Amino acid sequence: MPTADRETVTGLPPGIADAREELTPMLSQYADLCAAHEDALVLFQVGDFYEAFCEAAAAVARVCEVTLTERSDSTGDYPMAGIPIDNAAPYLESLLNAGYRVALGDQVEDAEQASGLVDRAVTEVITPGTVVEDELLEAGTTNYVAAVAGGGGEGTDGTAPAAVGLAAVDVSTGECLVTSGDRDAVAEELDRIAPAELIAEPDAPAFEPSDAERGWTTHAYDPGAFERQAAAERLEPYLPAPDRRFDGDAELRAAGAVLAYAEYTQGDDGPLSYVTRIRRYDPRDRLRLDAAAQRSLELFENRGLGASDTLFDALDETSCALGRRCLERWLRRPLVDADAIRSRHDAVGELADRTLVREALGDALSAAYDLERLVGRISRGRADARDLRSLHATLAVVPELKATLAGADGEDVDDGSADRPRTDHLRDLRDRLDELTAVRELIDDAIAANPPPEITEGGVIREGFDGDLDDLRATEREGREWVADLEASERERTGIDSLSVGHNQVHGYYIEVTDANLDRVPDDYRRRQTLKNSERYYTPELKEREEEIVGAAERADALEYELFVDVRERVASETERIQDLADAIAELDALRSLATVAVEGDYVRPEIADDPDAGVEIEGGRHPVVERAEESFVPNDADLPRGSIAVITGPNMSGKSTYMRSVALAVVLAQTGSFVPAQAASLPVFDRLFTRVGASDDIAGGQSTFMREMSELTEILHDAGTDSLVLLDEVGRGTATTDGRAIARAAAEFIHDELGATALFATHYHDLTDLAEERERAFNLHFTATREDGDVTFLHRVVPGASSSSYGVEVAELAGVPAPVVDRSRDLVAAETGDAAVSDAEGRDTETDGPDPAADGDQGDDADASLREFLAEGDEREEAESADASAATDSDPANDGDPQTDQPTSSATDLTAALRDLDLARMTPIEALNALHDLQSRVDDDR
Ligand SMILES: Nc1ncnc2c1ncn2[C@@H]1O[C@H](COP(=O)(O)OP(=O)(O)OP(=O)(O)O)[C@@H](O)[C@H]1O
Repeated sequence: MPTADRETVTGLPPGIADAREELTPMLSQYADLCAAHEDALVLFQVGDFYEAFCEAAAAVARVCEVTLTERSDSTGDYPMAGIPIDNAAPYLESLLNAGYRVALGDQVEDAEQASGLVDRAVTEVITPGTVVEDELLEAGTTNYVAAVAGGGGEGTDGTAPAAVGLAAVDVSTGECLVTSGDRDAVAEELDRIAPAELIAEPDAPAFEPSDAERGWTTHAYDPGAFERQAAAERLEPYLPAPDRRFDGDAELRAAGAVLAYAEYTQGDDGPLSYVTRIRRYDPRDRLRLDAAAQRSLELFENRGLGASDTLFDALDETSCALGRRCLERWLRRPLVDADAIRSRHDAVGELADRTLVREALGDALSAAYDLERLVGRISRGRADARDLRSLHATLAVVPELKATLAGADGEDVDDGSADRPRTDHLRDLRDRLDELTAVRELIDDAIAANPPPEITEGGVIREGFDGDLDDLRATEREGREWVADLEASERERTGIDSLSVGHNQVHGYYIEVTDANLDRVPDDYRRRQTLKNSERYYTPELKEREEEIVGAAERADALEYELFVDVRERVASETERIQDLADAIAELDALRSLATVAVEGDYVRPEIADDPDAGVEIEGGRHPVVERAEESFVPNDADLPRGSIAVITGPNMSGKSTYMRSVALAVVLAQTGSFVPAQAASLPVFDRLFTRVGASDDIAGGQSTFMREMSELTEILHDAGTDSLVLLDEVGRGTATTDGRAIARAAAEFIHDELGATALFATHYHDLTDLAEERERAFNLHFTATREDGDVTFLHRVVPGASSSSYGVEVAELAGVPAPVVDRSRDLVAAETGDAAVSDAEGRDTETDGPDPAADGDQGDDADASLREFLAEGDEREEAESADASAATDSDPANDGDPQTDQPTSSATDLTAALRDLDLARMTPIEALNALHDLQSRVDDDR
């Protein structure tokens, strides 16, 4: 929201308002523009600078770090600060970053032609969400302004709150999205769209960015634009009968308002002709990933590692900005339609197989410019000749793309089947690659190959395009040639060897003769200028030729401009076709990128299961980002029946979070259309993915971390269902152990019993592992580590069953906690372990994978308890320890007394009972081996 400080300098600066009656005409013009743009900072063109005055000048000077000067006229002195128009971008960026909207008050009439004061008007209001200048936009990204409308009525007389409408437009490309939902769904969509700017109806619910670092600027905007009638009228030129196109009033009002705002920022010149497709969608048509999931899965941002260590980065092998933007859109909105997912997989598979095709496409695509932004500029009438050439260069790639796709019909398929049919997906894409031959030829015929950046100074139209222009240029050229020859012919005529012919802006062409030769000057020379040692002359013929040259050049420049504008408009009339082509190129590049990653990263095509009850089955799965940093990444399997909950235990740093994320990322990747980093995978289609990552893994500032953790948990418990995948990483960690453990347990039970979601739950609360015995679809997984000579080695391998050690002190040591603290921790643990031993003597079973439920509450943290057990037993391997635990506790009825006194018996019945009671499904191989050993020794003892 604008700060109070900013509000004082938008609109009319007080210093100007106070002097309004006596201002000069120019400052009065400035005051009018300011008054008409109350919410913007007006920059006023004066020659080559944009200036601001009084308080606005002070703000510009401060934000842009430019000098505050003063303008003095007959009416007084006014502080003034200016930025150069030629290099305005970095200053504008600073103003946008400081939260301003900037109105550009440009001179709209040629200063030389103006009689009196030059006319000025606001040609553009630059705002964070509506900038179109390439210099202010990141390449290959989207930049949306969003509007929200509706959502009133919350909580009144039990009625459900009205739906909230959300519309977003990328003014640089013309993409427009509209949707609606309840407050939470819209908040989630906003996080997904991540607009740069949000405009809201005064009584719409407040939406704050959930992540301060990538938040948007919220601006107020004319409430009238949100009214139904006004919005419907605004939408009329964009799509006929808007009333019937949207789901409810809120969508229509949001769409109308966002377009009104977009038009306002583009100089209020009427509808934006390149907004040709307003796409209404239902958030339920895509895998819903809220901001927490996007953040904790590090899809687009990574706080821990380098900023580029994100899933997007791992997938981005695109060759052009169009592809990059498309890939980002896909990843923000993975699909939920199994056929659509398979269709993308088909295309990725085909491109992965056809190496030569894939590489040739990559080469060709790297010559493609950002058509979406180009067409935006062309339609807005802002494109220069270079932009048209860029469009031409991109169109020139299209026949090559088509030929590459068409020509290599299966011939380099690795499996050797030469007649392998092309996938429908790529065939459709190829058909959508519109060559736009007429547009390409028009640009090629009309626009010079290397045009200058200015479109008013000639040189942009190619010779041969227009006869009149060629005549004018010929006249100009002949005139110049005549002048070029003049020096030689006049030297010969006059015999003055030092005579020269020159040109300057003020006097035009002249013949210069030094004072020593003045006596030889012919009679037809007319004096033009006297210099220190020479005289300058012209002749009537030279003057005539000059007028001819200048006249022809001026008319040629003007004609070129007219021709250029005409060509640009003709190209603009094909906006929709160019946008369709842009979509096809973008998709092709995104698919090619996914195929490249699949091949280079050794990904596999996931099978998308049709069975509604199918679960997740991954063989040798890897984390796509972590594996890039870890030299020896350990692949792991995942077998999660639908509706099951896997409780994952194991030491700190053993790989629990990485494992859970690998599973979730495989789902995201598969539904995006990508292959997955695994040896084999079969996945269902999920419709929502929830994550709750432990408090200190995820500190975003502001809210209390525990509060944040709990509100995310609340959302999961409210909204997750049988088609959701839920990741819970150390839920409850942010509060006292007893409370945290209780919350974790209750949440896990609820997810299993009531929601039926498929869930992965990593925890250090070992009593949660009891869930596996109490609930049908719950099971335990754990990560192992070894400890030798005091060094802990993490195996990063997931195995069935529960773990009993956390290795907290070891991890602290590894992290560099000073030795005295580590030693003291060990002492404290050892002391407590002694207590635990006393408990053992009292007959409590401390060697189970989970603690005795009866001991709950008086035992403290179970994670600590298991650590104590571990340390008390010295440097034995953890597997041995847990195998002992199983052997000692495997609910053998004969075993339920004191382990010391309860010696093995040898009777065949006892041995059979002990054998039967071994829970093989939950034992690690080493546990099983140890149990076998134990049984054997009982037989031996009996001999
Ligand atoms: N499968 C794997 N192969 C190789 N290295 C791995 C693997 N999994 C994790 N790691 C490495 O171990 C580190 C710790 O992993 P992770 O954060 O998943 O552990 P954790 O068990 O969740 O720890 P904590 O309980 O402390 O949160 C990772 O940063 C990664 O470098």
